[in-house]
Amino acid sequence: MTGNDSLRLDGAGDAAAPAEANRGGDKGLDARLVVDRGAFRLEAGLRARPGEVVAVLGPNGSGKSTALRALAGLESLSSGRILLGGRDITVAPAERRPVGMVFQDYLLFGHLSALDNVAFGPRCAGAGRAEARALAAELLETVGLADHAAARPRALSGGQAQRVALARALAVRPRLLLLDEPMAALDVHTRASVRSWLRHRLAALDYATVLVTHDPLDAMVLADRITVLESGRVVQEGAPGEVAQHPRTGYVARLVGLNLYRGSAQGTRVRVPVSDGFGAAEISLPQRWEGEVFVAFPPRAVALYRERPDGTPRNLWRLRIDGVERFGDQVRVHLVGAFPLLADITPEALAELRLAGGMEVWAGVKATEVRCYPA
Ligand SMILES: Nc1ncnc2c1ncn2[C@@H]1O[C@H](COP(=O)(O)OP(=O)(O)OP(=O)(O)O)[C@@H](O)[C@H]1O
Repeated sequence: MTGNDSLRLDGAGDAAAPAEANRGGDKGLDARLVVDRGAFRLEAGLRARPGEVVAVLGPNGSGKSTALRALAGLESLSSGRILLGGRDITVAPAERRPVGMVFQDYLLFGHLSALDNVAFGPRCAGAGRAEARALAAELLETVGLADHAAARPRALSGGQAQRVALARALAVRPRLLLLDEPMAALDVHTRASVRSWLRHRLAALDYATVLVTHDPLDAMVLADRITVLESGRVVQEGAPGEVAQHPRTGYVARLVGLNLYRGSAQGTRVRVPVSDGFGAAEISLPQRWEGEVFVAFPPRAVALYRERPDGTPRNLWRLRIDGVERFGDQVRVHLVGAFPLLADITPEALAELRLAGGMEVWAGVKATEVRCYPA
């Protein structure tokens, strides 16, 4: 995530959340994917209704591309099955699947015009030349590139080429659209405009869409639901707002910019096992809880002090500065010790406190800033 991207944590997509039982349904995607790649195993369920955009997020090597390739038929399943539109396509070859793909390495044909790139799929599927080109022209118009039909890919900007790639994916009349980092190659400005364009397009489509991304902002803006993969398994699933509010792993918490800990609550105190495995640190809560819980608070709620402050906030820990980075108009301080902690402070505060890597500081958080939910 770049420092300038801020996340919307307002429950975007909640309103559209479908009934759990209906997800996938007869027309959408309902897949259970088990893929073995050497020592790595992907074992994940993925479902998407027509018109729904599901974003798959996860750290490097978590199996996102493997999942997409399996859905596309470019990777075979060790077990599981893929139902699409009520049809079992588990063993169907890639070219027989009603699946459109926009992959990073799935480039446009350089020797064909934008129009012929888009017409290529329908031609392969048996459409006549005139019919395929008419459909391609219509789709180029849909993606706002009617004027560029004759252009070769090298004459297009990155954003335009992405839109041609999308038109080409749509030309096969897919029931499932697979987008692998569709905006990764774009600069920040093009990215913002393609993201907004894509959001409107995807909302109007009747295909199930699975989008793989590293960028939480893309996921938050584009997706109705988010599936998070870690080490080949689904660790969290839900509407973007729900995932952002209630992260269930450290990766998800960092993704949405939260400090997150798991511990055991007793009254207004949570005991969190410390990093060295011995003992526990304590976090104070604004209300009483019992049992296993997640505790979360945003980095901006953390105040840093060189000396132990008077009028102590109820949560105060002695931690060491591990690193400092620019984060939007704030500075993000990474702290380590009993547990890892992120603090966002102003550049002025950084200068005033004369903070530097390796230094020990006091980190305080008001109990009222701490959110708690069952584990
Ligand atoms: N051809 C291969 N043979 C064996 N293992 C592979 C092969 N390709 C990928 N892997 C392994 O499969 C795992 C999942 O890779 P995959 O590319 O699906 O992850 P990803 O989440 O898409 O990662 P990234 O974000 O880096 O693109 C990784 O651990 C990787 O090392």
